Amino acid sequence: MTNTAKKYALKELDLESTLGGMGREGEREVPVIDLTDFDQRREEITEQLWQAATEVGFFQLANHGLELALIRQTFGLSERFFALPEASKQQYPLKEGLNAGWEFRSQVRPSTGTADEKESYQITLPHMDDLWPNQTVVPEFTRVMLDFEHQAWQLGMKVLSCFADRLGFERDFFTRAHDRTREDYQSTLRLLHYLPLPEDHQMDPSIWRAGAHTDFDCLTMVFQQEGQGGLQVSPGMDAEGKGEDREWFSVTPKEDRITCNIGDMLMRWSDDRLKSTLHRVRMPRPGEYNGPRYSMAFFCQANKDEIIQGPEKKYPPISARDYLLQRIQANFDAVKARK
Ligand SMILES: O=C(O)CCC(=O)C(=O)O
Ligand SMILES: [Fe+2]
Repeated sequence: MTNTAKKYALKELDLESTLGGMGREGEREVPVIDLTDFDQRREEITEQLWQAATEVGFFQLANHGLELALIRQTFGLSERFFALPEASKQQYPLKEGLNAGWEFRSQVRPSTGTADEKESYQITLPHMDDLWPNQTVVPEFTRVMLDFEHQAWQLGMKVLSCFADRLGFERDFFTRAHDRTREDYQSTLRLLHYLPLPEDHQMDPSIWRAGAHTDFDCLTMVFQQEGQGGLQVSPGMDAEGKGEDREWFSVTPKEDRITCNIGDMLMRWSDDRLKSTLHRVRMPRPGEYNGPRYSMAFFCQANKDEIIQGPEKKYPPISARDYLLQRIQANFDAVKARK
């Protein structure tokens, strides 16, 4: 890794490791972008996406064209998967560094130093060979997940095509960079199950369902269920307000909306114009719904061999492979440094 690259990676993490505290809670709405008549309204939608992504880094898609029935069916299968006995889920262990397979309470964030209170199952197409539960274990699982992954990808590419237009790239630039048919494809569908809490649980300020973080990818699309809140956002990576001064606002889940955010990879690819934004999932407080929380996230992450460089060449070119390795390593070092 070059020194510049190292400094860049650590700059993000230095900040992140000061962000484990509660901060202050504020009221703010996430911009909602209506994709109705996308082809006819492309220019107007592009403008709205650009504004949301440059100012907040978070937005919700309405009338996005993904069938509610499919989203519900996918959630149902996710619940069935997580309801399997532990010994059964252990047959699909997470492949280190490949974002494929099942993990339980293993993701430690630099912001908290503690493991997220969750389990997840990740689908990254080229690495799934021995990781699918078969027809008798969870009927229809593979077929539906593949269909959902494909449709989520298509929608993600539609959104990214608007950013490509505004950045001065060819319209299909990001679609080519996230080619699903290639061996170096590394976009991921992640099924998430945040663990339910016991009735008498005590609030521990160091424990989070997902500790504060930014995503590593280009664009994340999160599907949530109504009544299962907890996602909070804090725009302005470089803003004053570190630690306890920082302001966080909650995103209210709506089943027909997809909550999207920009990740670090697209921030770099846009010479920092599109903002990768801090977010976290907080624990329910006493008196709030404390049952399980299910969500699904699709991470549009450019194929490993793609070269990331913005139109203004603010940063040196780097392959998506090296960029991610560097982020993962820096995360690892930051967690170790906390110990
Ligand atoms: O579950 C959610 O609402 C957000 C998940 C998330 O931020 C992530 O997995 O990166
Ligand atoms: Fe995230």
